[in-house]
Amino acid sequence: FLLIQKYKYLLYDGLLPTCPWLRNTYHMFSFKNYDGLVVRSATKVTADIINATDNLKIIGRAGTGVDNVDVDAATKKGVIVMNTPSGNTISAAELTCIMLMNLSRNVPQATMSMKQGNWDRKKFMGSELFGKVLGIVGLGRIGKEVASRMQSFGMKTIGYDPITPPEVSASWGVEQMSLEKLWPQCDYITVHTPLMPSTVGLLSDETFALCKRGVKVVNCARGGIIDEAALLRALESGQCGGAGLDVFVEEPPKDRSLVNHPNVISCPHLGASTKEAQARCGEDIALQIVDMVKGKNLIGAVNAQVLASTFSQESHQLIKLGEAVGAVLQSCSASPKAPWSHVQITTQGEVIGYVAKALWLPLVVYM
Ligand SMILES: NC(=O)C1=CN([C@@H]2O[C@H](COP(=O)(O)OP(=O)(O)OC[C@H]3O[C@@H](n4cnc5c(N)ncnc54)[C@H](O)[C@@H]3O)[C@@H](O)[C@H]2O)C=CC1
Ligand SMILES: O=C(O)C(=O)COP(=O)(O)O
Repeated sequence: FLLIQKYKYLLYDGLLPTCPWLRNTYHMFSFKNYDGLVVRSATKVTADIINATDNLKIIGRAGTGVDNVDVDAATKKGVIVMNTPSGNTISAAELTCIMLMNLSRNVPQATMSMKQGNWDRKKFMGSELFGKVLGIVGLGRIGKEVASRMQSFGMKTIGYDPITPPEVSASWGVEQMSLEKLWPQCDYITVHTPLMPSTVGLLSDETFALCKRGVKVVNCARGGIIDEAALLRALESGQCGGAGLDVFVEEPPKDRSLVNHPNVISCPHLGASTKEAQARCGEDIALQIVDMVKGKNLIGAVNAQVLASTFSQESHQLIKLGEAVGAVLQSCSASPKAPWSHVQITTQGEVIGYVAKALWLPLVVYM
């Protein structure tokens, strides 16, 4: 796991996020011999990188979103992709709440104005959060934490999630409903889903049109869940009254139209950038990897349960058995008497089903 150390060095010297060429070249030349790789969100672990490795067994994401990792390519190569699902939940939830508060009271804009020597009280008239409706799209770990914090400000929290059962979210004060019902009710909307095909453009021209005029939106999840071009159009028409953005489709964004819009407040993907979250995620990923290597727990694996079971102690024995049978069959098939007409294997013991599975593959391969 030397790479973890090297990687840390490169991350912290500030070179990686700003120099994609160096980042990719570095990967291609140095990956071959490593067993594990640990990344944050800025590093794209592409199929090319994964396929250029010889020994890679695990890609650890010290954080939540794994959209920067080609999980399918990893699965095909038998590489486990693992995240630290809860290490930065509180930090991301807190930043979301800070965005909501700042959208309601224009603190960043007022601060800029003060620094320019102004004293403009009229321009920055705000509105209370108390009594307003907050729509939370994605009621997982972060969505839940955002809900409880904003309830303490007196907001009514409604939401939508295709997996979290309505009775579960109701137990933490979030009434679930379809998105069609949700959009027109919200004064504020915040998204907390992973980035995947079904969540790209959840807020689009069509859905902004269904919202209350002046709705304010927050995206501390992933760039693209709120369609950026549609958001700009909605801000310009007044359909959207303000946006708090921590994430962008392209990071850093080359097109600054959204960032420069007067009703947009933004951060350079700071949701997980707290001392506490970084310590937790760093520690979590290290412990999770050590546990996996020792054949103990497998926590945070996001790809194929099948892959996960490959690393259990029980599977190790069966894989060894499969290899041994394969070796015997290979030597038989190399003998002058081959090909043989049939093979009879006798097994004994309680785990016949598993053993049969371990024997099946070498038989298919060698017969
Ligand atoms: N800005 C930042 O630094 C950070 C951003 N994130 C982002 O936040 C996302 C959410 O994180 P967690 O809450 O920890 O994940 P989670 O997995 O606990 O929750 C995600 C929820 O989204 C729901 N979901 C999936 N598809 C949906 C859809 N079409 N509509 C509505 N809900 C849908 C899932 O059912 C799940 O309940 C991460 O995937 C990551 O991209 C996470 C941490 C820090
Ligand atoms: O955990 C996540 O999903 C994040 O977006 C945080 O990303 P980071 O680790 O700060 O690059």
